[in-house]
Amino acid sequence: MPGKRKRQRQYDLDFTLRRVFGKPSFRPLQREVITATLDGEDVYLQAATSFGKSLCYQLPAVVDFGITIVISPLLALMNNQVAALRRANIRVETINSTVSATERQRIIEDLQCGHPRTRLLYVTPEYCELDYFRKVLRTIHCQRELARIAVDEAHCISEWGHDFRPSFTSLSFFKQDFPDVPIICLTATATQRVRDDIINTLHLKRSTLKTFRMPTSRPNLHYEVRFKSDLEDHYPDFISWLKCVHARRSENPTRVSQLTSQNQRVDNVPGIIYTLFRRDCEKLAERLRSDGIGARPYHAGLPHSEREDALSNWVANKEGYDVIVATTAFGMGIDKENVRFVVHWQIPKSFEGFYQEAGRAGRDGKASVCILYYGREDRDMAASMMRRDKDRRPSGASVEAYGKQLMNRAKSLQALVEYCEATNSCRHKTIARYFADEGEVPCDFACDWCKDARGLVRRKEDPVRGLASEEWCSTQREMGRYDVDYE
Ligand SMILES: Nc1ncnc2c1ncn2[C@@H]1O[C@H](COP(=O)(O)OP(=O)(O)OP(=O)(O)O)[C@@H](O)[C@H]1O
Repeated sequence: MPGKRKRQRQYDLDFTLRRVFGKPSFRPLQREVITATLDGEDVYLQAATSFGKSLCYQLPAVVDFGITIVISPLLALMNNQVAALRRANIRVETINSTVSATERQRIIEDLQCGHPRTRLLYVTPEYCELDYFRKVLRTIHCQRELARIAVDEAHCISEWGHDFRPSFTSLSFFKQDFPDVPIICLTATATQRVRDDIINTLHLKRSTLKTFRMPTSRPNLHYEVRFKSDLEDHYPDFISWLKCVHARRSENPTRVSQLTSQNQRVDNVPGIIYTLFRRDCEKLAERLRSDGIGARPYHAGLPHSEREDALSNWVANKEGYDVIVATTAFGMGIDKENVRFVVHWQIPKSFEGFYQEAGRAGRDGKASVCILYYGREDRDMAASMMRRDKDRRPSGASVEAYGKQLMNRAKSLQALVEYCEATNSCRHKTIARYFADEGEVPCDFACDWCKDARGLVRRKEDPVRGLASEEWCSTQREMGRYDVDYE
């Protein structure tokens, strides 16, 4: 077995950062994480959405010799990252269902040739379960070309996580078969329990593991909960908000000339609206289009080509593609820097899901808005969907594991309900508490509570536009009104 890789030479990290990745300087902690990885250490990195976690394995892959295998849970996320790396002229490959057999063959031949040109290979956890691929990995390892393993969105490993994927647990194979190959695992959303699971499942030694934890805080995001009741259609509220945003922009001559000089459209206010149901997703996109907003639906039931078209044109800021109305099929890892708003049309299924999805906003560091429309009827519907999920255990998940996962989801939804109902605390602080962050949590009037706590209470209790009473909801529950189907 090849011995543990130790750093052979000094790398000019700053030069590569500027020259290859086009970034002027490292963000706090990135250099430390990268150095630990290059030193051959196992690394656990937990940091806020948009922190720049990907760079922590991409840069080592470029400066170091050998191949970095990146395990990623989502095709869209993989393709997005691969495209960005190719634009930077980095030799990156992916093997997934969208890659042809001939293409796969070419990639595999390169990987096994003894002096591969590929720097990074993106694969799914399911692909890592195949005997065939494991054999290829053994060959690469024998040739001393297996540089490191990066496990992205590592919370998917844990049954206590909000996005558990059974095939992630089989990644334990890496440390067993290649104990000398360093692993770096990355996530934005892990509670203590999930962290423990990640470390145990991947067989990482606590005594030598380098752990980096940054707060989940995103000070440039303005969090806001807007209340709704069953009888009210909240579309008018949203469209008038969006039209105001458009008007503020176009009536501000400085902003207009700034945008024009940057070759940007003044009426391009990119955003994402998350809905729980596919049917809402298409109807809402259509409604927005009829109001002159370039909106497109995105959900797993649409043809692949239509989803690709929506995603690529939205990323490219093309006219007619300003807003994506999506189900959670569109989430983790989407990296478009100028998303100015993320709206949750109903309460999402988990606290972590909410944080992840809201985290798509403001990745350029500029102020952006995250609005969650909350109604008690939606809360009861989400709970009903969760109860229905009891009978939808995925193949590969044991009864015990699935039970744990459902229990965790119930707790997570409960925490999100408390977040929505609360009128006595800063939203940023509530999020930080959920993830057990330490230290100060900045909020410069960037949430509805800090901005106007009294107004928040007034809106919640408003007899017409506020929340429905618990008595009403309880009667509705008894009548079975919230027994919903997914579609
Ligand atoms: N040092 C840096 N300077 C400037 N921009 C950076 C730097 N590092 C990363 N970025 C940019 O920050 C953005 C977010 O990075 P990345 O997609 O890796 O985030 P992430 O931490 O994986 O977030 P998420 O968990 O939300 O997916 C990217 O557009 C990336 O190019």
